[in-house]
Amino acid sequence: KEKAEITKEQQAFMKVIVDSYNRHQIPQDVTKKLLQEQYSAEENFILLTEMATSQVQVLVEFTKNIPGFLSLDHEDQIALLKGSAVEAMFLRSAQVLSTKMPNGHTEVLEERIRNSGISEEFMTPMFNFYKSIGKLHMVQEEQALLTAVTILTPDRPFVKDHPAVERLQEPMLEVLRKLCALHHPREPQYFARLLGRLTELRTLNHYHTEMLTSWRMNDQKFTPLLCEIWDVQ
Ligand SMILES: O=C(NC1CCCCC1)[C@H]([C@@H]1CCCCO1)n1c(-c2ccc(Cl)cc2)nc2cc(F)c(Cl)cc21
Repeated sequence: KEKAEITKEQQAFMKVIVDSYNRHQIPQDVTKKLLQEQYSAEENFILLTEMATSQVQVLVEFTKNIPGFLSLDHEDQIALLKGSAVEAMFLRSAQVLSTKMPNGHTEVLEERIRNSGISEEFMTPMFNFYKSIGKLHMVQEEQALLTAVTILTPDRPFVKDHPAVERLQEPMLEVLRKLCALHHPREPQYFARLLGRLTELRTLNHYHTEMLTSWRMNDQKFTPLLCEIWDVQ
């Protein structure tokens, strides 16, 4: 009989991560702004770079609160952040889009993003991912833990001490597995489907540089932080 119930220490561990995740919510003003009007490709690009820049800063704070992260080798800490920032951005974007909104708002939001300046060819993979995240109806704890699991992916480029990262990711996966069983009792495969989304997320990594450089506008400007995190300029 697998240990189904969440232990006291796992509950404390999860609370640290979920509280930190909730403290670091991106201001929902990106949805408010997008629902107001259809911006031009230039304005949308600026909105994206502003949101993405603040999200990276938020991601660093969130990551520092992951138990054990700060005791990793410092260069590995950077490699994990650099390797997961784009995925965390798409994951966060997907979670924002799958948030319950008043009737019709999600459709308007989707329309605004489809017309935001992104090249047509990237719409399908991006919205397929957004749809597949939406269908999971993740609870907040699952969202927070999935983000932490994404950051603690041992096989990012330039990570030297894989086992040390695995040792941090494993307890995270164990709690996530129990959470899935708890919140989705009638879907025994839910945990596996959730992890499958991380594979889909990696494919978006490949597209993101082209998505940015092919934005329907000339000479896109990036903040120094985004030049660091995104392979642009
Ligand atoms: O600002 C965005 N996302 C932030 C990033 C930090 C975390 C919070 C959400 C972008 C912008 C908004 C202006 C139009 C273009 O998309 N965005 C993307 C997206 C991200 C990467 C690329 Cl390359 C293209 C589009 N998908 C989104 C889905 C959504 F539901 C919402 Cl609200 C916004 C979304």
